[in-house]
Amino acid sequence: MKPAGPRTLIDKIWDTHAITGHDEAETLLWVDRHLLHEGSFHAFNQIAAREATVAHPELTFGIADHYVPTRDRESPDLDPQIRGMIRQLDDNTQRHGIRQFGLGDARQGIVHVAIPEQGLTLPGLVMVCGDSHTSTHGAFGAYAFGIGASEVAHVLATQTIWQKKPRRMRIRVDGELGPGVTAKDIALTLISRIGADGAQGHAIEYAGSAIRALSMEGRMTLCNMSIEGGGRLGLIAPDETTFAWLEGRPFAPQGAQFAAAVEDWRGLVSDSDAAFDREIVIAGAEIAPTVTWGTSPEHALPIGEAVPDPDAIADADRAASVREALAYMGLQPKMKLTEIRIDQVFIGSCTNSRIEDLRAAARILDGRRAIVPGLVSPGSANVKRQAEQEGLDRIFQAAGLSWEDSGCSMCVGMNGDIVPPGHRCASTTNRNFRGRQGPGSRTHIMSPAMVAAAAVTGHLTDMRALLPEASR
Ligand SMILES: CC(C)[C@H](C(=O)O)[C@@H](O)C(=O)O
Ligand code: SF4
Repeated sequence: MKPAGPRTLIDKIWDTHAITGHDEAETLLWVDRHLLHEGSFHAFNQIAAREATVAHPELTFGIADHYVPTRDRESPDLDPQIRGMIRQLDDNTQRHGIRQFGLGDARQGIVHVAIPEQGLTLPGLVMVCGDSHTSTHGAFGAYAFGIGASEVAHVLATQTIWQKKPRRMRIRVDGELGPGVTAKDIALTLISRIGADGAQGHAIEYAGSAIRALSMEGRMTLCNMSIEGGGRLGLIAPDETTFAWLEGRPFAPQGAQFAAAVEDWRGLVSDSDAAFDREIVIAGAEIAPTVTWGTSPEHALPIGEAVPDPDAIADADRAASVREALAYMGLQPKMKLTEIRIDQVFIGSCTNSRIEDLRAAARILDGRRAIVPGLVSPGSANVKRQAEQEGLDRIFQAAGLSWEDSGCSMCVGMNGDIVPPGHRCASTTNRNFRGRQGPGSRTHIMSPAMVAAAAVTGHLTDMRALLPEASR
C-alpha cells in the first residue's frame, strides 16, 4: 500500500515491506536477508524446542566471525569452547540447509564486511542480524538493523519481524572534508555533538555533498556507527558510487537484470519535500581528525584539543561521569590529547577493516616503524588477499605490526585477542566501553590513519603531520 504524500527513503522501504499492522503500534515486516553469526545458537535452540523449521533458508546466510581465531586457525590446540561456538554454527546452518561462509571459506570475514562484498547487501532490502552493527548495510540504501536472540528465532521461523516504526532523522554533512578527515571522524564528531543516545528511536538518513563524496567503504563506516549515536539504523540513498561497487558481485543481479535493478534503485531517494522528524546539519570543513578520550563514543574530541576538566563542568551529573571516565582511563584533566601515550594498536573490526582503511593506515606506516606492538586483522579473507596483492601486508610487517586473519578479534576479545588490564590501545573499532577489549582495557577509538600515526609515535597524534607534504 502506498500512502499519499511525499515520503522519505525510510518510509518507502518500510511501505514495500509492511505486511500488516499499524504505524502507531507494531508492523510486521518482510525480511529479505537474515544474517547469522555464532551468537545465533540461542535462536536455533529456541526453534528446536518448538520443533519449528527455518522458513526461508535461501534468504538466510551464516558466517563465523565473533569467535574465530586470527592466527593458527587449523591448530589442534584451539580453545575447545571457541571451537564449540564455531562448530555449533556449522551444525545449525547445515541442518537447516542454510548457506554458510565458515572458518575455512574463502569468503569468510566479519559479517558486515564479507556479506556486502558478496553482493548480498542491495538497495531497498530489509536486512536483519542478531548484531547491533547491522546498520552498516544501510550504506547501500538497505533498511538494516540489529535484532535480539528471540527475534532471530522469529525471523528464522517466519522470515518476518514485528517493528515499531522509528522516527526519521536526517543528518546532512555539506561541503568538503579536509585532508585526512574520514567517515570515522564524521561519525565521532556527530556522536560527540548529539550524545550516545542522541538518535534514540530514530532511523537516520545521511545526506549532503560530503556524504555523496564518500566511497562505499566510508559509507559503511558511518552507517556502522549510527548505533553508537543511539540510532535504530542509518542509511544512505544509493547512487552511482553504490551501483559501480555492486556490479559484478557474485550474488548481485547480473547483466540485463543488473541494469533493470539499477533503474528501480534510482527511485530509492527521499522525495524532495518529504518531512523528517529531526534534522541536523554539519559543515564538513569543521570536522577534524577525532579521537575518544573516555568510555563512551560520545567522549570524542578533535585531536588538537585537551582532555576535559570535570571541575569546569557546571552540570554535577555530567562532571561526575567525566571524572569516572578519566579515572578509568588513567588520564589527567586538561592534558593534551596528543600527550596520551599508548601501549598497543589494533586495526580491524566491522567499522574500519576494509581495503581502503588498510591503505590509509599503510600510507602512514610506509617506511616507518611502530614503537608499540599491534595487530592488523583485515575484515575478510577477500580484503586480506587484496591487501597482500597490493603489498600492504609487507608494509604492516615491516613496521612491526602483526598481520593476521579476519574476524571480530580485538574489537570485542571473544576469540582471545585482548588488551591486558590497564593497557591503552589506539583502535579503529567502534566501542570504547569499559573493558570492551578485555577486562581493565582502555580504548581510544579513531580512524585507521590516526591509529597508524599513534603506532609510530607511541602517543595520540595528528596524522596530518605525517602525511606527505603535497597532500596536507
Ligand atoms: C556479540 C554481538 C551480539 C555484539 C553486538 O550486538 O553488537 C557485538 O558484535 C558488539 O559489537 O558488541
Ligand atoms: S567487529 Fe566488533 S563491532 Fe563489529 S560485529 Fe564484531 S564485535 Fe561487533
